[in-house]
Amino acid sequence: MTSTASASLFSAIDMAPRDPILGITEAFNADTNPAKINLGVGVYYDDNGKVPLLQCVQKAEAKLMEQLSPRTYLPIEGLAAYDKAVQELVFGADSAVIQDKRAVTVQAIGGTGALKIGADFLKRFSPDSHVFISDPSWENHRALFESAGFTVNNYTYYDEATHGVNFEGMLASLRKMAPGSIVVLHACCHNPTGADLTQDQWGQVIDAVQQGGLIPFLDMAYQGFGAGIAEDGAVVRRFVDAGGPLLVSNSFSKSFSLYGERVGALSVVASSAEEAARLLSQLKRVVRTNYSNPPQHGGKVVATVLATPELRGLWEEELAGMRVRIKQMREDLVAKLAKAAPQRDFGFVREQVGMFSYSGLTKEQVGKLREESIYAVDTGRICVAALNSKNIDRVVDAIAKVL
Ligand SMILES: Cc1ncc(COP(=O)(O)O)c(C=O)c1O
Repeated sequence: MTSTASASLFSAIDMAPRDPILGITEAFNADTNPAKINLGVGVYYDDNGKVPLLQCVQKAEAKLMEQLSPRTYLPIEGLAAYDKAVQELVFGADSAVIQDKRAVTVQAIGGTGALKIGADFLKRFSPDSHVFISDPSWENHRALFESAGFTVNNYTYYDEATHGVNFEGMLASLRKMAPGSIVVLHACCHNPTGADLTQDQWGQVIDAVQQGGLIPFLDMAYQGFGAGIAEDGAVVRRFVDAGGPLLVSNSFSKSFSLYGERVGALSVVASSAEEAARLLSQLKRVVRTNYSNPPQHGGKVVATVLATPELRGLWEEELAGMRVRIKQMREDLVAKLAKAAPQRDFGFVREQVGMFSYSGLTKEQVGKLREESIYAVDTGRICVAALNSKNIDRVVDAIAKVL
């Protein structure tokens, strides 16, 4: 190609639309106000406004340093210890799908990478399926599945009037889907609404998925931030018990506070060990043609913590600490808003689960918050896990002011 031809190729390329979440961080970083607060991005900060480095992670890293250099090159088979530890966490160590070798797990580059590997895999073997995501959903769900070549639709989920799930609407949506449709479900801590299904509602969703011949894809990015590690993972086990194909993406970004290491996994449940072996070979192919292997350090840290009883116990404590502190921030936010903005009932924020609150603030109000150097998502999503004892009053005052 001549240089003129390549120049015209590139000169025809438009600016990509701004990522709604990452764009907030860019604007936040550019803000020179020292009192700026970022409630836009989904990151847990401690009471000093810092992303915590968990003790279990520090101890696992120290242990790894005693062994091999983390940069030691291992062959492309990846980290078998990681895949096994994650599988036991996701399905439960005593799960029949592990004993029968019907579940396969591949390390992925964060939860996002797990979704992408799953999407590319499904596109190869179920190319005509439509994908359904909740209305609303994590912004990247649509983009990820569309970039894998799927048509992406919404299913009814959130009811603004009750700040809860429009469950009848959701069931009606599920029942209308064509067999073979792929339905992406948030296993816990729904992002962005913080509205989860009850155990009874999950049972009805599982029935609808089974009866409709749908392909469930559980996205579990916040295991441990809802009711607890086992409690949040219970839904995966219920889907397994119901039988049928199942994909599960999970992420350790939040639960290990390892945002930068990009540690996640994709697990797929097959109907037999022989089928599982075929699926694994295809999953590895998708990984191989994208980036060959995932990076190893984060995976080793997570595998070390999960497989070392002392560190595992420490992780569970530290994760519980984060979960409890977020609950406390919800309580404080509701109590403070009740005083500062009594005209509006924010009691629902207490009932929401996970890191986010769908606050009900309008785009205009979010825009006004930004004039106070407080950054939230245009849809009104705020990250409760970014509040702390030092910034909460400023946030409450600013919300009261914009209402
Ligand atoms: C619902 C949901 N899925 C997946 C992810 C991706 O996780 P990761 O940051 O590990 O790629 C996120 C992260 O924000 C999320 O909220």
